[in-house]
Amino acid sequence: MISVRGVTHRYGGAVALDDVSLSIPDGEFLVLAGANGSGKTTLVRHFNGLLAPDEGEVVVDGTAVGSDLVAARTAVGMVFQDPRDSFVAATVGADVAFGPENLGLPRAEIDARVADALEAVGLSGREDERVDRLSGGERERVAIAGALAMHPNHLVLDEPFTGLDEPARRSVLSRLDDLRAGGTGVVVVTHDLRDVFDRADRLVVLSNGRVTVDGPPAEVRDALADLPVRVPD
Ligand SMILES: Nc1ncnc2c1ncn2[C@@H]1O[C@H](COP(=O)(O)OP(=O)(O)OP(=O)(O)O)[C@@H](O)[C@H]1O
Repeated sequence: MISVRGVTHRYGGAVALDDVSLSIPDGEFLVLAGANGSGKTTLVRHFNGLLAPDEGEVVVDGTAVGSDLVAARTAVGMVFQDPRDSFVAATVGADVAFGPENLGLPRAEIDARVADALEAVGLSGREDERVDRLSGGERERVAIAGALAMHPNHLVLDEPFTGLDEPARRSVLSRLDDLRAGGTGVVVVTHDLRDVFDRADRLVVLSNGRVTVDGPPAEVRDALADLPVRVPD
């Protein structure tokens, strides 16, 4: 469970999150939407301590994020929109293996996780390719594979589908379905609800740093009419 309790975040004097409270149970598929600048990225960055709140707290699986950053970063896998800066190794396989290696797992387990994660994003057998030779969409898939290989309890993807072609998107979505069925909480930040509207358990919309919509997608559909999000027909 990710528990956001009365979180306010300011950049200088500007309030980006205004007293946000939200609980995300294990195994829930939550879509976080909202206009540019509404606070989505700021909010998810609190889930694993990349940002600290000015007020309030975030508790992950019973532990306050601020009190144990390692626990939060192990529990919450995070993939950002432009993963260019997040690669730590030259090759695809080494990059995806980096996180599991830091967990101190046996080599066979690491190799199995890397192979499984690459398969999930449609990059099987491409371990030895250089990350800097990949296309933007392929890099995004490597970043997603890196998060999957950590087997986090919660997986957060910030605009994960922008650079992906249709087969890759299908493949990632199907893996997200499997993860959710296995009890992993999935949070997808996106403007484009077409792929996720029917599979989400819950849709949360932020406006000016506050939660303005929160409920099952079918029930809150009408509230989306005036928002800059793409809803399926
Ligand atoms: N590092 C920063 N320094 C100052 N202001 C920031 C910083 N990051 C974000 N902001 C501001 O905080 C507000 C919320 O930004 P945030 O990136 O969380 O929104 P978002 O909903 O994720 O937007 P987008 O859909 O464009 O990614 C915006 O007004 C933004 O300009």
